[in-house]
Amino acid sequence: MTTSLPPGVVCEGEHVERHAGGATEWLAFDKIKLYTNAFIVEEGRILLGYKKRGFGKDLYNGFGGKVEPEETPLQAAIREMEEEAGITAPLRKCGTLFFVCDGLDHAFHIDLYVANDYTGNITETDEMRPEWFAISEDTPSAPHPPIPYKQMWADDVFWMPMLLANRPFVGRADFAKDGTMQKWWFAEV
Ligand SMILES: COc1nc(N)nc2c1ncn2[C@H]1C[C@H](O)[C@@H](COP(=O)(O)OP(=O)(O)OP(=O)(O)O)O1
Repeated sequence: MTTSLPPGVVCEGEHVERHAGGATEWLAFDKIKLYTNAFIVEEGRILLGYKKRGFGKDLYNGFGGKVEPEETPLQAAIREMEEEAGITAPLRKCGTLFFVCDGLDHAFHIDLYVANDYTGNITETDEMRPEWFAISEDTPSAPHPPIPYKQMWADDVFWMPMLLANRPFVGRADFAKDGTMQKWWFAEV
């Protein structure tokens, strides 16, 4: 089903809504900051990082952060992967997400990236502890545990299957001050 895009969501192609729910109104936002989030997917497994400090502490996520003024989002994604996991990866864009968190002074526009290989040694940093997870319980990639959705942002379970299926996606989620997701919308492009 093609529906109108939520405020803040940018999508140039046709889109097909996959998941939507929650409160009736989207939260208002003034300022938008650009971020990246990147994943390595290979041989039935995905590399996530356990965030040790800052925003999203104690959750697993991809590797990423703010896009600096002199950078393109792709340059920022490659830099953050090197800084947070110690590896260099041929990242390609796979999705775009928009988040509004009640009480924060900015909304997040996040470009998502994925790569199927990398060079370097995966290294724990002050910010992130990288860990491999099995993509599906049917995938013979023991000894990795399954993707820990209960220890991830609540939006991830909606778009991660599209990332893993190589299907481009867009979406938006709004979060209350206590961190609960209160409204969401995700589509395949
Ligand atoms: C609110 O919902 C979110 N869901 C998901 N899955 N990911 C999110 C959400 N909000 C933010 N993110 C991502 C975007 C970035 O990849 C990180 C946050 O980046 P961080 O605050 O660590 O940015 P840095 O530039 O590294 O910051 P410092 O240099 O200040 O450490 O989370």
